[in-house]
Amino acid sequence: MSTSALFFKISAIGICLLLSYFISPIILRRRIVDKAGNHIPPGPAIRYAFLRKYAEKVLHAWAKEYGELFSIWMGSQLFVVVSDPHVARDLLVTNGAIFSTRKRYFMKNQVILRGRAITASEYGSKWRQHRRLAGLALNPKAMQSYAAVMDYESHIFIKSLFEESLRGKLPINPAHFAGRFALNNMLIMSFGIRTTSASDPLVAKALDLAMEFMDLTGPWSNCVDFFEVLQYIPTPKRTRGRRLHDALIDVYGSMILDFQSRMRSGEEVSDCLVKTLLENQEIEKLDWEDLCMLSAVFTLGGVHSTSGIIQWFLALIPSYPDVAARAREELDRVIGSERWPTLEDEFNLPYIRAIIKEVQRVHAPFWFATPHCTSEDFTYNGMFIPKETVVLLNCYTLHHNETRYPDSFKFNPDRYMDDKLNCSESAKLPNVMDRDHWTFGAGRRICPGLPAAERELWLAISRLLWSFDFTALPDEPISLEEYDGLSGRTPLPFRLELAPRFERVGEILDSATEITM
Ligand code: HEM
Repeated sequence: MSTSALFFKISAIGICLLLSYFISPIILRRRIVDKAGNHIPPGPAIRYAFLRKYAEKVLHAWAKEYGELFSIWMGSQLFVVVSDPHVARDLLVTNGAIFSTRKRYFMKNQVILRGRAITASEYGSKWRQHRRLAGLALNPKAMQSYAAVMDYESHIFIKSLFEESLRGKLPINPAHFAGRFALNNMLIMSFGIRTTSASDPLVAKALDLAMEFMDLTGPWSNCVDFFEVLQYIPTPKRTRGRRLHDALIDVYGSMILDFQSRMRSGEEVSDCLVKTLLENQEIEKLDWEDLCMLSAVFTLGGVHSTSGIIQWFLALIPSYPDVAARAREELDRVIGSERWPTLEDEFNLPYIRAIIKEVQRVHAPFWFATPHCTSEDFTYNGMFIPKETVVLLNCYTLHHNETRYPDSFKFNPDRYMDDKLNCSESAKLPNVMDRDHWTFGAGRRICPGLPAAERELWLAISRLLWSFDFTALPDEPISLEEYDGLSGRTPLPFRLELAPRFERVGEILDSATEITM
C-alpha cells in the first residue's frame, strides 16, 4: 500500500472513531441504567466539546425540548441540567448530601485554584472547614460591624461617579467605580483594608484578575475541561490559567504578608477573614496556598457579582423611565430631599426593593450559578443520575418560568411588590414557587455572602436612584442582551449621563472624604 493510501486509511479510521465517539450518546442513553433499569434523563444525542457564549439560550431551548431535568455530555463529562424549581429543591436542597460536591474542573479547580478555595472544595470535611472559616468572617456580629463600612463605601462610590462626571456634566462609564465599591467592601471583609482612590493600582489589578477568572472558568466554555487528553497539551488557555494562579498568589499573598507583619508588630488590626485564617492557620492546618486562594476567591467572588448587578441596574434604568419615575415618587414621599436612604429605610421603600429583586432575576450575574456534582448514584422520578454527574442550576430558565413570573421577559418590579422577605429567608420558603429568584444558588452551597451582597446592593441602588436621573446617550445605545464574561456576566462597556436630582446631592456627597484603614 502506498504511503498516501495508508495515510488516507488511517485518517478515515480516525474520523470514524471520532464520529462514533461524538454520537455514542445514542447508545449510552440506552445502556446507562440503575439497578431498576431507569435511564438517565433525556437529552441531545451527541456529545459537545464546548458551548459557545450565551449558552443560556441553548440550554433554554433544550429545557423546552427535553424537559425540567435533561442530560448532556460535554466530552467525557455527563451533565444534568435542572430547569424547574421543584426539581431544584428536591435535588439540591432535600438531597443536598448527595448533590453538593464539585467537579474537579481542570481549568478552574486544578490549574487556577489547585483545589484550594471554598468554591472548589469537594463536599466533606474540607468544604465544612472552608465554610466555617468563611462563616466566621460573615457571622451576624461581623455583619453588624460592616454595616457602617458599607454605608460609607456606598457614599464614596456615588461621590466618585459625581466627581468623575464633573458633577453630572460629562457622560460616564460606571464599571470601574461599581467595581471599586464592591472591591472595597470585600477588601474590608477579607483584609480589613480599602483602596483610597479610584486610581489606586490595586483597583485595576483586582478587577482585571476577577474578569480573567470569570473568562477562564465558564462551566461550558473550555473543551480542555471535558477532554482529558488535551490537559497534557500546552495551550494558550492553559498558560493563561497558570498565569492567573500565579497572579492571585502574588497579589493576594502580598496582602496577607503585609497583614501578618502588621499583626506581628503589635499593630491593632481589624477583624476580617485573613485575621481568622492567620490566627487559626496551625490548628486548621492551612498552608500558604490555602491562605492565598481562600482569601483571593472569597474576595473576587464577591466583587464581580455585586458590581455586575449594579452595572446591570445602571445599564437598564435609562430604558425604563416609568420605573425610574415610580422609584423617585416613592423616594420623595418616604425620604424627601433632605437626606438619602439608609439601611433602616429598606422596608419602607417596597418599590425600590422590588426593583433590586427584579434586576437580580432578569440580570443574574451567573446564569448557571456554580455547578454542583453528585457524590453518589441517585434516581429521581424514574431518572438515573450517576455518581460524579455535574448538576447545573439553569437560572436562566428558572428565571423565565412563566407560571412563577408571568410575562417573564418583561422587566416588571411589580411582581415583587408583596415580597417582604430577604433572599435568605425566601430561599427557605416551604413552597419553592414562592422563592424570589435563584441568583445566589441553592442548597448547602448557597452563597454565604448573600446577606452582605443584599446590603451592598440596597445601599448602592437606593442611593443612586435618590441622587440622580439617568439617561443613555442618543448615539450610544446600551445593550441589555450582550455581555462580557463566560462565567460571571457584566454588561458591555457603556456610558450614561447622570443629573443630580437636588441641590442637596452635592452637599451630601461632599460630606465624606476618602479615608485609609
Ligand atoms: C450579588 C452578589 C453575589 C452573587 C450573585 C453571588 C452568587 C453566588 C453563587 C451563585 C454561588 C454558588 C452557589 C452554589 O454553589 O449553589 C456563590 C457561592 C459563593 N459566594 Fe457568592 N455571590 C455574591 C456575593 C458574594 C459575596 C459578597 C461573598 C462574600 C462576602 C460571596 C461569597 C461566596 C462564597 C464563599 C461562595 C462559595 C460557597 C461554597 O462553595 O460553599 N458571594 N455565590
